[in-house]
Amino acid sequence: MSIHKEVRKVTVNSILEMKATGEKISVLTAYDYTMASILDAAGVDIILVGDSAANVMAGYDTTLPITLDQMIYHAASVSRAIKRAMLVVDLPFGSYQGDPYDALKAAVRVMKETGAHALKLEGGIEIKEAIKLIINAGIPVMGHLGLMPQSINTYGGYGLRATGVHEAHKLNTDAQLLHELGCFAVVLEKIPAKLAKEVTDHLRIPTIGIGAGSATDGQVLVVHDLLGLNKHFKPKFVRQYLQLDQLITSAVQQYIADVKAVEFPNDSEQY
Ligand SMILES: Nc1nc(=O)c2c([nH]1)NC[C@@H]1CN(c3ccc(C(=O)N[C@@H](CCC(=O)O)C(=O)O)cc3)CN21
Ligand SMILES: CC(C)C(=O)C(=O)O
Ligand SMILES: [Mg+2]
Repeated sequence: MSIHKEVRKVTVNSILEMKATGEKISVLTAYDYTMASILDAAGVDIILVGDSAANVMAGYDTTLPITLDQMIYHAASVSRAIKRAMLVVDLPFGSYQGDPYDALKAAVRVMKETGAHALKLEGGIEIKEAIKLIINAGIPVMGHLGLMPQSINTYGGYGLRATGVHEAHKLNTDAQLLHELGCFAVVLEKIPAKLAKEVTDHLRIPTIGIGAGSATDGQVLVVHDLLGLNKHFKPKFVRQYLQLDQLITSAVQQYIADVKAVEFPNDSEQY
């Protein structure tokens, strides 16, 4: 039962149910109202307001600079578009790695000011207390392990993660911990497919992969990568379903030509 609004279709329970029934979970990013409307109507299960907005929306090299206020602006915009999908929002770098009570404050702000349904935090044991407090406050949490872009300076690059036995063991342990803490899902980014399958098989909560092979319970991509709008890099885990940059370029060039030739606007396009 819900007041005012139609009941949302995709919930934490339905995401957990999807793992049980073997239906794969589709996740895409969105940062604005217009794109989110299209993705929601197309039927994507989860819309993630990723801190990749720092790259895709703002042109930064890393995800580190985006602020909590900026994430809230993007998330509130996306939230206004959503009718069916579950809305997950990344907590940005610096908002949850220190005092767990500061993390809780940041989490509560996002929930109050955006209409998010859940939050995503990067890390395992290091952020255990923050995750505990946030989950205890009634906020569903999605974990994120493997390549964690907010820790890029620890590694110095976006290479494959968890290739050694020690790193693989830590990832397994962290995934189990996230499950025990009550996370409802966990993103596995850029790790060997074999390890991702192992983690997925041993976990009751769903895994969402990006560059983690086909055995995970779902897949996530940055929507601009899928549409062919990101010209900066194309890791092999990205499938470009469209060359939208080319369509935009030809439309814009046609517009420019029409303006120059005084063919826009025509008689029916003026008052
Ligand atoms: N547009 C976009 N797509 C993403 O998937 C994404 C973002 N932005 N921003 C945040 C993080 C960063 N991510 C990344 C970034 C680069 C690679 C990557 O594989 N880059 C190189 C290889 C780098 C290396 O081996 O050191 C490539 O092959 O292009 C992977 C994930 C994933 N996330
Ligand atoms: C790539 C996904 C998992 C993400 O965290 C983001 O878009 O910020
Ligand atoms: Mg992110």
